[in-house]
Amino acid sequence: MKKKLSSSWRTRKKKNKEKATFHHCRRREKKNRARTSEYARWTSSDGYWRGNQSTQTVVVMSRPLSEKKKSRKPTIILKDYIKMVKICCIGAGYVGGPTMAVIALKCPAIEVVVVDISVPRITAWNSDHLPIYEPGLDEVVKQCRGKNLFFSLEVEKHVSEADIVFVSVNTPTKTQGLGAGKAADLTYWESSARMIADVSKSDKIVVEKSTVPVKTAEAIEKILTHNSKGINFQILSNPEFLAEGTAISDLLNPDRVLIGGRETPGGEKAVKALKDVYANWVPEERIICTNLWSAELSKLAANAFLAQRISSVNAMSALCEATGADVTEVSHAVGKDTRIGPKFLNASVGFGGSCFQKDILNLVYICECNGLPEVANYWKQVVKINDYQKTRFVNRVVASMFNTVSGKKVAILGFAFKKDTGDTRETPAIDVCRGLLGDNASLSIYDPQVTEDQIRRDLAMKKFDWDQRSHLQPLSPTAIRSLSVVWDAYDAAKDAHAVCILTEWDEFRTLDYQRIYDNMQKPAFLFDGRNVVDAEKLRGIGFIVYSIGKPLDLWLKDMPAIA
Ligand SMILES: NC(=O)c1ccc[n+]([C@@H]2O[C@H](COP(=O)([O-])OP(=O)(O)OC[C@H]3O[C@@H](n4cnc5c(N)ncnc54)[C@H](O)[C@@H]3O)[C@@H](O)[C@H]2O)c1
Repeated sequence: MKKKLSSSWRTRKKKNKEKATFHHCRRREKKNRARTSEYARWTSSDGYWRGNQSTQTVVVMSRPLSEKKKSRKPTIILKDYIKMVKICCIGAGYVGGPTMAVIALKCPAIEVVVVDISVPRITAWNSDHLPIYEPGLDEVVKQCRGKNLFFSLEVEKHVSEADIVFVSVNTPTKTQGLGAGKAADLTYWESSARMIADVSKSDKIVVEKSTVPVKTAEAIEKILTHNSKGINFQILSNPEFLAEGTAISDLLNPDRVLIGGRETPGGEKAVKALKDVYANWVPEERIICTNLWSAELSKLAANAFLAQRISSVNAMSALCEATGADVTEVSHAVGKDTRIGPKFLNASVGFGGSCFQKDILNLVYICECNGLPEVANYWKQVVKINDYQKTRFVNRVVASMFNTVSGKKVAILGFAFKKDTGDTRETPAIDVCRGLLGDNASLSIYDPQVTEDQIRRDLAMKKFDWDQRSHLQPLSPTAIRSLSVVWDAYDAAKDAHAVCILTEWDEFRTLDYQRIYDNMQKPAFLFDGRNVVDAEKLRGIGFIVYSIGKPLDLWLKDMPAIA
């Protein structure tokens, strides 16, 4: 009995001990977890929270540590526990500035520094007058600048400190040498890669943000690894699909984010790290991960498809004018087919912008280099139709006005390549204005976002020079005397023989066209290169109106323009 009691007592004692040990362990484990996460929050020499356990990729800038808390630091090696992220973007342009501003906005835990060699650009990014106009950009920059978003000229310093380096420098079309007029000029990209290799002291993920020819990552990898001092570089392709004019909403709510990487453990880890950044605001199903070459080629393909759609509808617009069909009705009918869809089917004077032509020419060159001349010719035609459309527009203007515009004032409304941007790179307005100046017209130009200096530079520049550094571009030329730039559409149209609408700015839809008509020479012509005006209403006022791809005015029918 004694023995029995004693054994049950011992069993209970053992069980209690086990229970106590269990609870003790649970308490200790809990305490450790608390200490660990606290440590995660307080760590680092400057006393800022730099960790986020869940993603292991985030840097948080929050409250400084109190001295008391600092002294309670547990002795855990945090290096393996939390991966700190600092992003640096080389190139503070139309892509680098807005994309990094949105990353900073959506990831307050990440420090983002945008660097550039251009003093005026960085100065402007740090001022109240940002270097680019983009709806919503001011607000985003104001919210983050000085907190976790910085603009700096100290390129090397910030690159060397970064974990992820985005490269968003310009990749213009080559102007001379092998592939001139077609191939992408990777001078700026190569020099960035060499600099990254030179200044790096720690492992980095290098992200291609610029649009580059397929297989560029391989070349960049060679530059980086040849120069490395045991440093591990992972190259990712993460092309940007934003459209100027809607960049902020595109970035906040992208159709997709594309990340290409090497199919190696290191490459997959790098892809995951970048995916984690975007996952802060982009739904996972919209983040597409591919191999490097697919990502690089997808960007060129996407731009080629978009431009091809514009050239298709523009080609159709010429046929509409010849047959009496209305391109808007045709586009509507065609776009109702769900396999085709309604977007990007507006006829116009032509596409512009820094990307479409450049990227298609680049694609053409790649096809030629890969022995695919038929494929190259197919895509080349997209650019040819675009050139044809601009020439056709100029010819229509000149032919309608008794086959000469010599000495006649022509008002140009809109110079930017599309509305809601001040960007004039490859804008169709350049070719149209040059064509009219070539026929000795006197131009009066108004655009709400483009400066006189920019317009004069653009009209004096050689083809493809616009994407080169400013010292290679002509200084603000005064040579074009028959040109004035004004700050008002009414001023531009005063005493003019004709008005040409070349950008679809919303304000051009609601101008007082009666007032414009009253102050113009007669007959008063209006050539709508963007189909923004109500042609019937204007005809009622007395204008002779030409709208792209629409049934022609009787006047215009009698004056056929041959492109
Ligand atoms: N603009 C667009 O809508 C758009 C959209 C998608 C992709 N892209 C692609 O993104 C890339 C950048 O385009 P962008 O429009 O922003 O060009 P951008 O000319 O506006 O900006 C490029 C910037 O890079 C800077 N730069 C050049 N070399 C440098 C160097 N070594 N160090 C630091 N800074 C340097 C230039 O000074 C310039 O400010 C291009 O490849 C373009 O094709 C552009």
